[in-house]
Amino acid sequence: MPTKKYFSQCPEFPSDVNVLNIPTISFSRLQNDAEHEGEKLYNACTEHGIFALDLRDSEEGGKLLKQAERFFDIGADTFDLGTDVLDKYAYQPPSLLGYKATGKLKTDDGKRDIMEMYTIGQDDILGTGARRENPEPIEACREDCQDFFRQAHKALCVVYSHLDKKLALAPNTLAALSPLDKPSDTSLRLLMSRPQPVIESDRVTLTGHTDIGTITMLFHVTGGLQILPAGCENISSNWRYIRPRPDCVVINLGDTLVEWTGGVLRSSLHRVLTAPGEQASIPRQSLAYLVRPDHNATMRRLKSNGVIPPASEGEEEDTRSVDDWAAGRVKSIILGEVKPQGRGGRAALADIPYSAVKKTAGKVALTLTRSLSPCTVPPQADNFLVFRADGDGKRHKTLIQYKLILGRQGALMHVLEMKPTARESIKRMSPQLWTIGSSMMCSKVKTQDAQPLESIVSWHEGSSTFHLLPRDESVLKNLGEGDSVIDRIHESGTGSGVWGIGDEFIFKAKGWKEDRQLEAVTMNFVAENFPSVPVPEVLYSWIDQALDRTFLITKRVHARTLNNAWSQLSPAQRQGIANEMADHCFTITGKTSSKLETVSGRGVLDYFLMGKPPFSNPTWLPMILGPFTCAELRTYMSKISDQPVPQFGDTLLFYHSDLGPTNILVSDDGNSVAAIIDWEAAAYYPDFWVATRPVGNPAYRLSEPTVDPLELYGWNKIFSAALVTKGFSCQNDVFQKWRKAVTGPALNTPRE
Ligand SMILES: O=C(O)CCC(=O)C(=O)O
Ligand SMILES: [Fe+2]
Repeated sequence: MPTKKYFSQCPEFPSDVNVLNIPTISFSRLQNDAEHEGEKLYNACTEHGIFALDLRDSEEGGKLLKQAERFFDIGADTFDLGTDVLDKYAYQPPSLLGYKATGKLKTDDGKRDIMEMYTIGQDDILGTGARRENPEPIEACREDCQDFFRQAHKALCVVYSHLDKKLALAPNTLAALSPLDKPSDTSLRLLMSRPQPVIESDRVTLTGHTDIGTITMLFHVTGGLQILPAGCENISSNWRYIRPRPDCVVINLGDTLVEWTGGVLRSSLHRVLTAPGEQASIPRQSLAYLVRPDHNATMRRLKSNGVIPPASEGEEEDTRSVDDWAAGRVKSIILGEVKPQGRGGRAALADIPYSAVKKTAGKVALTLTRSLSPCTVPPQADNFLVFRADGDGKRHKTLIQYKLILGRQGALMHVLEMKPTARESIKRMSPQLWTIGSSMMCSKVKTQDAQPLESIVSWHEGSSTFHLLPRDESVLKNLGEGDSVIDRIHESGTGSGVWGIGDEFIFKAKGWKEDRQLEAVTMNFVAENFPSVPVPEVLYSWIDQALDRTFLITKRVHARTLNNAWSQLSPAQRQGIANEMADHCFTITGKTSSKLETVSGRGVLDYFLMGKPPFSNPTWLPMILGPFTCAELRTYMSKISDQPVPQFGDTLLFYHSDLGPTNILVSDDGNSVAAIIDWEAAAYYPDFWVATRPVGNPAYRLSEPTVDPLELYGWNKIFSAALVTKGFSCQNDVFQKWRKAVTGPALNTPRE
């Protein structure tokens, strides 16, 4: 973006449009090799793929700005020649060199572009390729053109050297891939979009795209450039303007750099809209220096010392020449085969900083900035748990569930976490006040005091009364951040959290989606139909639409989990619990259905009966299966595995299906089941599943440190045996063979 002089000729960029503040990197500091600036540059390249390079305080930077200004004038003179003259220099696709009139390119909204372009080839100007004939205003300034290419290249070499360092590449790697003295498709593009007779502020003048080459320098004065921030869905409301700033140039990384770095660096999806506000009434000019690599370069990943992940096993290296690759990309863009999207980088879909990522024999090792130890995960298995320090880094160790999204070439693209995490859903704001998700709060008052009118539910505890109330910002105003740790009694990864507010009620937060069963409805169904089955009483439950999660308040059962009690129970007591649990299972299978479904007719949550879920279903929002008739379930199960499906009858049985030792509470004397909790997966399941599911399933494993390591599967064994004694068939061998051969990702449909 040129100097202030050019900005003074243009109406102000409006203050009421959505802008994205991209990082600003100081060119002079980069020139002085400032370590911190290099770090900022690298972060901008991995997280955004776009940044502003501030050219002030640098002699070289100042020169470049002046030359760019010169090209705004050359551009104005060139486009003033008019279409008739310029069409003589028309571009010959797929090359973009020469003149492109408006309307030649489709825009995202199905209309046509309104951007004139004149693209000058570096080979033409520097003599590394055939000379071309250009319109007079350009021909008259060949020397200026040469100066510009040289100066721009020189400036980018400063950027390249910092990137070489950060990517652990040999010195001069990136500069040598785009040298000035070798032929390439590098070009300087003059762009012009004239004010429209009828101004449509949301008209796309240049369609959304990522640049194909390595790096682009973009000078603009008038607004209109927009980017889709990393991780955002490509819908109109998500796009953000980049505000042009004097003395700065926008640097945009292209897809070649993404490929070369195996997705470590990012390219940003950008487009141009009618200039905002009053700026729409003047012609919009911009200048893009688009760097492409030397024709001899290939798309092979660059060899770095640990930063760029090598292609994973079985993954084919792209060894095409840069030209073949670019031609292929242009073709697929024309054919509409690629969805325009930003690519690579550690796009912050949720802001999970990680400081290092390394791929070793089939695993991804990454160090999350706030994690307590590095973790290693298989690149395909997307969900994993990691210990992380909470808040101040000391107080609390928490287990967070992450999901890795790997790119086409196996590079790490995103690390996701539910946002805000379920474990932050409830916060103590003061000893008398809690916020519950985005819409509710809970207050504790003295019973004799006046009761709030808007109380949704309330309960007494000693001389106090607790009220669940709609959230009221005026009460929360000066209370600060709140504390989600203090009352939390359990969390299962990122996916859910459980808090005790007061002594008698438990609050549970859990991820939710439209098609999900509400656990409260299932629990009420059990309480109504099977009074002998101990299920905690539901006080209240709601869906927090803004956060996509559910809240459930239940009466607290004061008892230990079977997991905690296990080592103090005698073998006879353990057997007694297994028998009683088998009895309860037998009781609830009294309710049946002809379908695999929940009690409300929705799909069921059982990871072990379905194909590997797609990336879009992390564990905190798992994929649901069905509803399926028995025949559909059989078809589905035989589609996702080539091994025989276990036998099952046409009547499906109501079953809890998650009866691990942390979901069973035992009485203080150890002789009976005090409560069965966590009913979210309870639904109608095939009969073989009742006794088969507990065998060897890790969710049924004991985890108390005091449990003898040889006995970790003790509960699995006695519980499945007790179910077999009750008459349920166990088909573990058939099931395990079927399960091992399951493929994915699976569609939730029996047909394909
Ligand atoms: O004119 C602009 O601001 C953007 C131009 C651009 O993205 C391009 O030429 O690739
Ligand atoms: Fe572009």
